[in-house]
Amino acid sequence: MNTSFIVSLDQGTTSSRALLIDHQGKIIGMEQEEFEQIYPQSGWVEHDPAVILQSQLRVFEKLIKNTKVTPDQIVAIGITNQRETTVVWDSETGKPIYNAIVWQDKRTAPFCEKLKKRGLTDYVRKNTGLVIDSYFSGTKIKWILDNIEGAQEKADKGVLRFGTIDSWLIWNLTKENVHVTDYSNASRSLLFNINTLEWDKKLLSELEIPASMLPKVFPSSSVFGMYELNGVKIPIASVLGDQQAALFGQACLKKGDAKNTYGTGCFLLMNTGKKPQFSKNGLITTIAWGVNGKVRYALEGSIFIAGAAVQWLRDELNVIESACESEKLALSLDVENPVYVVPAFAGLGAPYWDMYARGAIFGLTRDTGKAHIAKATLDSLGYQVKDILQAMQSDSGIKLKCLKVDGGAAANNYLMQFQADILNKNVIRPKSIESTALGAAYMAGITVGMWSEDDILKSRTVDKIFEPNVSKQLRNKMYAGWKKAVKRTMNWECN
Ligand SMILES: Nc1ncnc2c1ncn2[C@@H]1O[C@H](COP(=O)(O)OP(=O)(O)O)[C@@H](O)[C@H]1O
Ligand SMILES: O=P(O)(O)OC[C@H](O)CO
Repeated sequence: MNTSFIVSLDQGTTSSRALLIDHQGKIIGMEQEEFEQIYPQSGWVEHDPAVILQSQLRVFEKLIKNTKVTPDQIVAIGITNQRETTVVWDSETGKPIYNAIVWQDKRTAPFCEKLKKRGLTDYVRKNTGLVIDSYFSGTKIKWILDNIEGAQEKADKGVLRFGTIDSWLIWNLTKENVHVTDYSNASRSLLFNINTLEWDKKLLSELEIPASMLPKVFPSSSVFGMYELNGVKIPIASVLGDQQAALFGQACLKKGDAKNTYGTGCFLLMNTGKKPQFSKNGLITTIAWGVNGKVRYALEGSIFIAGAAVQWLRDELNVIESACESEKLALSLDVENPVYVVPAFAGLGAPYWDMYARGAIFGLTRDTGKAHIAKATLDSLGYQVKDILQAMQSDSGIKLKCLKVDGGAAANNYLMQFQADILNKNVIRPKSIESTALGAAYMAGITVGMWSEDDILKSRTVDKIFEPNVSKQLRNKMYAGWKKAVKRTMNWECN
C-alpha cells in the first residue's frame, strides 16, 4: 500500500473500535471489542478503566495486523469517546482509584438535589449550558472524592487527575503522560464555562474539586500528544466527544444542520453556529467543536436508553439472540401494537430530566408475546426521538425537513421506517453508519492538512431514505399513547 491513512479510535459505552480510513474517507478496516458493563447496585453503572484501555489497544493492534498498514503510513490518530464517564487516577502510580463511573449512573442524584436547593440551576444553565443531573461528570468526581478512602487528601496534595475517557486514553498513549481534553468533552463536565472556554471557578468551589485535577483544554482539532508505534511518532490530532464527532462526520457544518445517533443512548444534535443557544424545552447547550480558530455550539437532546433497551431484550429478557433479530421479531407482528415500553432504566434525560423515573411496560393483555415487547421496545427509540425533535424545532425555530441518522441501531430497517412514520419526515441513512469514527478522522485530517471542511461535505453518501407511510390519525393516536405511558413512569423512585 502506498498511501496515507488515519486511525480513528472510537471508545463507546459498550465497545471499543479502531478504524483505518484512507484519503478518500473510505473505511479500509475496522476492529471492535465489546467489554463488560458493571452494575454494582441498582442505578449504578461502572466500567473498569484498565479494561477500556486494554480493549482499545487490542483493537488498534489487530487493525494494524489485519490491514498490514505500516506505522509510517498512519499520518494521524483521531480519538472519539463516550462522554461524561469519569475516571480519577493517581498521577504517581497511573492507577485509577475507583472504577469509571459511567454517564448512565444515577448514584449522585441526591447530591444533584442539594445543588438545586442551593439555587445553582440558573447559574449552571447559563455558564455550562447544562441542567443539574447525575449524567454529567462533576458530581461523579465529587462522589469519588467523598467516598474513596484517602481520595480527598490526595486531591488536596495535587496528586489526583480527573479525565473523561479521551483524557484517560491519551494519558496512557503518550510517553510523557499528557493530561488533556478538548472543548466538546470539557463542555459535558458541569465544570466548564462554555462562554469563556475556561474551567468555572465558582462551580469548582461549589463542588470542592481542586483545579489541579483537571486536564488542560484544547480545540478539538489540535495535536494533543504523540503516540509511538514501532519507533514512529504519530500525532493524536483530534479529540471529540462521540456525539459531536457524529455531527461532524455527518457534515452538519452549518447552523441548523442536525443528526441523530442510535447507539447505547440516542443523541440528537443541531449545529447552532457561533453562539450558544439556550433551550426553553429541556434541551442542553454544548460545544460542538473547536477547529481552525472557530468554536461551534450545538443544541442537544440526550436520550439515555436506546440501543441499550435492545441489549436488555437480548441479555436480560432473552427474547432475541442478537440485536438484529429484533427487526425480524417486530416485523412478525403485522397488527397495531397496544404495548408500550418506556425504557427509563437510567431515569429520563431530555426533555423530561427525571432522575427518578424508572422503566415500565404498559398495555399487557393475555395474548401479549415477545414480538409485542420487542416491537414496543424498538418503537420507544422512535418516540423518544420525536420528543426531542419537537423540542429542538421549537427552540431553534427551524423546521427540519428530514433527519440524518447513524449509529449501531440505525441498521434496523423496521426502526428507521417507524421513525419516519412517527416523525412524518424522511429519515436519511448514510452508506456508512460509522459517522462517529469518521468525524474524529476528518477532524484529525484537518489538523494535519489532509482534508478541508469542503472535502467532508463532498464525502457524504446516502444508503437509504425512509419515507413516512402512516395516516396522521394513526400517528397521533400512537404518540398520545406514548405520552400517557411516559407520564406514569415519572418520579417512580421518589427521593
Ligand atoms: N440491528 C439492530 N437493531 C437494533 N439495535 C441494534 C442493532 N444493531 C445494534 N443495535 C444496538 O446498537 C447499540 C450499539 O451501537 P453503537 O453505535 O456501537 O453504540 P455505542 O457506541 O453506544 O457502544 C447496541 O446497544 C445494540 O443493542
Ligand atoms: O457510547 P455512546 O455512543 O452510546 O455515546 C454515549 C454518549 O456520549 C453519552 O453522552
